[in-house]
Amino acid sequence: MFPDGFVWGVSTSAYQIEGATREGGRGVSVWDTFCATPDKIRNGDNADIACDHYNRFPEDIALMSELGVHAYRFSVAWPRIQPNGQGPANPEGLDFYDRLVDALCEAGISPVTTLYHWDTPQALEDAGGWLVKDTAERFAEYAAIVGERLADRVNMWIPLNEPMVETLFGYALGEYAPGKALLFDAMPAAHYQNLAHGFAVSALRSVGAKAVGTANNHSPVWPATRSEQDLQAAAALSAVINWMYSDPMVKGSYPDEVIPYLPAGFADDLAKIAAPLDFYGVNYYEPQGVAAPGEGNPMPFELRPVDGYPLTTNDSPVVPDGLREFLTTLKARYGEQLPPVYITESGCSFDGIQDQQRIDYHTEHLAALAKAMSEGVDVRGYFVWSLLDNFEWSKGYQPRFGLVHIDYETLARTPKDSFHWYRKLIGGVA
Ligand SMILES: O=C(O)[C@H](O)[C@@H](O)[C@H](O)[C@H](O)CO
Repeated sequence: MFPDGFVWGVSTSAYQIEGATREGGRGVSVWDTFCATPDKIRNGDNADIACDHYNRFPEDIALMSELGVHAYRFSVAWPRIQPNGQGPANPEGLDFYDRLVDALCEAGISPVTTLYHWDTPQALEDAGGWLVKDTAERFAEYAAIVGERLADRVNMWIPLNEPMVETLFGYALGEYAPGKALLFDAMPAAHYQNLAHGFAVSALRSVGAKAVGTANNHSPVWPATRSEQDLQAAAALSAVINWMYSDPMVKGSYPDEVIPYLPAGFADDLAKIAAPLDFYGVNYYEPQGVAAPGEGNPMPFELRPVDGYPLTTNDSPVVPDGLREFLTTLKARYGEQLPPVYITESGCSFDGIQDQQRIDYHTEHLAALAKAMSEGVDVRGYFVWSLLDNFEWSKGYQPRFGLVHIDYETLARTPKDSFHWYRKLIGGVA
């Protein structure tokens, strides 16, 4: 089903697995602050310990060796490198990722590095965070520091993970750190993250990065009916959750629907954002339902559930064909401008070590992926979210996305049935 050279990987992120939040000179991030704020995280959980990957990464690399993955996507914690988001690097922070990357290379696992997965240094957030251009400039410096140190061994770089989620949940709705509920006044955060992406692509190239791409989360948008109003709502929502990030990164322009909300002078930044990419990373989980806004709703759309599909324990509908639908839509929108694609994340939350539902999820999504490839979409790899159960942001530790079970009391790691299924698949015996 998949060509030779197809990359099989797993993904994680720093704040969700590392723990050791007060070790190694790490500074405070917006998520440390958010977790310490009452009623923000289910069960009052926090990631001070998480999977303690910071101290146990050799064990996790041994699990990845057993799994036989070709690549491991992890993120670097900005507050470990620059505790206040600017100035000289924290040597202990750089040393940690140096040791992690060396151990991956020794194990024959290709390092895929995300520079930012939502853990903004609190000091930068206090200065405006992604609502101000200065943060994009600080990000360029941070990218150069990390790139300088690791570019000789890291094969694929991803400046930002899912700027859409950071904008929507962090700045528009306030459900994620930094917890701002600005609705459409959050749009500058989208633009300045896009600009930070462009700056980082150039900074990484200047230190010899081998390949640079994205990890944008995308959802096909399904209107409740074919009425003109619902179709308009669908176009507006898709502009906000999909095209507002891919359009400027791939073709250097913004969809018309969002232009009224962008900061003055945004057009001057478009060429920097559209720095050429080596790959386009897609994080896919589920489609998004939508309808025209009801009476008194100022938004140009109203979110609707996608009914009629099995649900995960995270209340996500399982819709494998949504992946094929979105990839063929992406190809149709950008044609030859679309770089080779990687699925940089896809996964599901189910309980237990006997996790047949997770095996079914990935089996069906891979079938949909193969179909999209047979329809002409150039896909080069698939990264399972996630290697380990981990801290699922405002939902704490309840949702379990891992191929490996974590006992949060003892931190014991236990491969699930899906781990052994994936190992066989990669080994060509599934
Ligand atoms: O896609 C995301 O939201 C993030 O990249 C991950 O950090 C999540 O944990 C995962 O997707 C499960 O929801």
